[in-house]
Amino acid sequence: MQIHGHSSIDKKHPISLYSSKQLYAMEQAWFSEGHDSFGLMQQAAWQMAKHIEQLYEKKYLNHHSSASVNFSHRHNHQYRVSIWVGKGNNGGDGWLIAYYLKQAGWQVQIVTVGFEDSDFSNSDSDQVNSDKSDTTAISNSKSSITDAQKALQVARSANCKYERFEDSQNDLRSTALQADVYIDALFGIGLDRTPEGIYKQAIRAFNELTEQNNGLAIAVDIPSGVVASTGEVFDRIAIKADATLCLIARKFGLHTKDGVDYSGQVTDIPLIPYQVDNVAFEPVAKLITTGQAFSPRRQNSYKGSYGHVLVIGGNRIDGSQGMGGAAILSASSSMAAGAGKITVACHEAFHGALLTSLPDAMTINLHDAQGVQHLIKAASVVAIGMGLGRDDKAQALFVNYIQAAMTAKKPIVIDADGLYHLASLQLKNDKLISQLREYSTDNEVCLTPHSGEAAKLLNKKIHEIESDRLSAIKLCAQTYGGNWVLKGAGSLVLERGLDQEQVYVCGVGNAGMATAGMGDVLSGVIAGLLAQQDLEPEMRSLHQAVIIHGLAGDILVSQTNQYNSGKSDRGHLLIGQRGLQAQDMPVAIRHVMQLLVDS
Ligand SMILES: NC(=O)C1=CN([C@@H]2O[C@H](COP(=O)(O)OP(=O)(O)OC[C@H]3O[C@@H](n4cnc5c(N)ncnc54)[C@H](OP(=O)(O)O)[C@@H]3O)[C@@H](O)[C@H]2O)[C@@H](O)CC1
Ligand SMILES: Nc1ncnc2c1ncn2[C@@H]1O[C@H](COP(=O)(O)OP(=O)(O)O)[C@@H](O)[C@H]1O
Ligand SMILES: [K+]
Repeated sequence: MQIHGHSSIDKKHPISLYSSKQLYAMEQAWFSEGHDSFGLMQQAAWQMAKHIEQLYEKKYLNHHSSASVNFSHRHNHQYRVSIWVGKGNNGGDGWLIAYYLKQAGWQVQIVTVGFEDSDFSNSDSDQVNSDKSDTTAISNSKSSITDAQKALQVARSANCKYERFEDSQNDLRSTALQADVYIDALFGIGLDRTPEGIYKQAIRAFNELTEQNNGLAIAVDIPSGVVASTGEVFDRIAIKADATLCLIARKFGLHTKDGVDYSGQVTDIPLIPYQVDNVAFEPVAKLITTGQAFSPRRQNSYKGSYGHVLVIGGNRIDGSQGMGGAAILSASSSMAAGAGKITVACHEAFHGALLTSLPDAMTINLHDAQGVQHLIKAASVVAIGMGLGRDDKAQALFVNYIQAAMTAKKPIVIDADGLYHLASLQLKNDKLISQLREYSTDNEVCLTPHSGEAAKLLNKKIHEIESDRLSAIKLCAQTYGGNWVLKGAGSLVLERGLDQEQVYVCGVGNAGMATAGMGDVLSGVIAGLLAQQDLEPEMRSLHQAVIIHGLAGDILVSQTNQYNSGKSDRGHLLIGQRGLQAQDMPVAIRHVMQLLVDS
């Protein structure tokens, strides 16, 4: 089984993710122990130069099947690299990479962005002996110049060629800019606003050149334009990297929101042993790409051993077409995730459709308050909100059923219209909000908004949520209690433990999942896992459900998967990202459940 090229389910441990503030603090802690900052920059650049060579060779080998072709290539062709540097320390890394690659025999061209003539005249020979290619002399210089300026001197001392982007921008096709590899050292973790003017032009030109020349784009530390702490890209202005060489520790922004689209393959270059047990360096989140292995079922068990999910949704408000599908998708996904029994409380108009597609389900009329309350007592989990409707009648049902679920002490999953009602109850200062928050301290409550729903819940604009998803999910948890998923590319999951909370970033899933009903599927997986009390808490957790959902989506769209036993079978066409439907998911969810037992 292959998922996105990985053999079987990827068993990598969670990867700790950090904010730029933490990265700066780690560096400072290291320097305060007496370590030299320019020495660190040299180390970083030397290691990056090695990785750049490897990445180049890997790309070349991928294009040619025979190793001997590569051998002759290496001897007949001088590798060409174009290194784009900004004025900060990220640019400093770039100047030193130029130095090391030149030493290794590469043809090096540096493009400076935002530099004045005076930036070059300052690096004169009074301060260091720049006649020789001597990094030690420069690094030992007692002058007050910055590390980035020292790096510039090192590269100049080795006669690395450079030109100002400002001078070359009208001639982007000039041979000087034709390269095999393009290095982005414009901005690193210091970027904090929209790149404008010359910076914006340079980022655009870099992307155009790499595309025109089929070059390999490699970002130093983080693609310029991506905000390290949030993953935000302002106005879509960022370097589109094939690979990112991430220094010191993994940045949160590489794995959520826009960062996912811009970073390419990320390689860590740890450099310094930061203290993970120091509270200041507690990761802001953990990147997860795989789930916990499931234990096999006991042979001596029956359907009751695996719980009863009650899905409440699928309403038809007078005069509307209704949303029966939401409840159906949620229910079938619960069963695919292994729930023993399922009842759907939906509008009677949908009972026929439900039973046609899911004869395993039991049904009850959503508006039969007494009957539904009775079922709430009998259920193991209540999942509410998917297609429930937003009118006052639906809100009354929501309040009524949530109260009943809390009285019966059931785990509750709230999605879609349920979240809409919560938001409006919060605006009215309704007591249900504080009751639910209180309830969630001892009982499982999972809430699953996308950014639009989170904006309603927090009474903010969507762009405010999107610009800092981490703060948004934390504020949701503070306001309403419970465990949360903030859905989207690199979904965030916040789980509250006894005395701390843990945030995860989901590293699986794909844009094919941006279709109607995928959220309903997720609510079903969450409820289906919670129902199975034979499982350890970690196996029933919210992050486990989010991973299963993402892996199922990846299996369906992966071009390399062996979902159909690896055989080319015209009866089983592969599904791509465009056209993936929520109804395709249950079969893949079952498959992931099985893979997790096997792994
Ligand atoms: N410390 C060390 O020894 C090591 C550091 N390392 C490397 O340093 C990198 C961090 O370096 P950095 O702090 O100098 O920030 P960097 O990202 O280069 O930005 C420079 C300046 O740009 C500016 N600016 C921001 N946004 C802007 C915009 N939109 N448009 C225009 N200008 C904008 C802003 O300055 P401002 O204009 O606000 O004064 C900012 O300060 C890190 O990613 C890693 O690569 C490694 O070598 C390991 C050792
Ligand atoms: N680009 C993407 N990458 C990864 N996952 C995605 C992407 N787009 C959507 N998803 C996932 O698909 C689901 C969509 O949920 P939602 O927006 O609530 O859909 P709906 O309301 O139509 O059911 C979420 O779990 C989300 O994280
Ligand atoms: K960069």
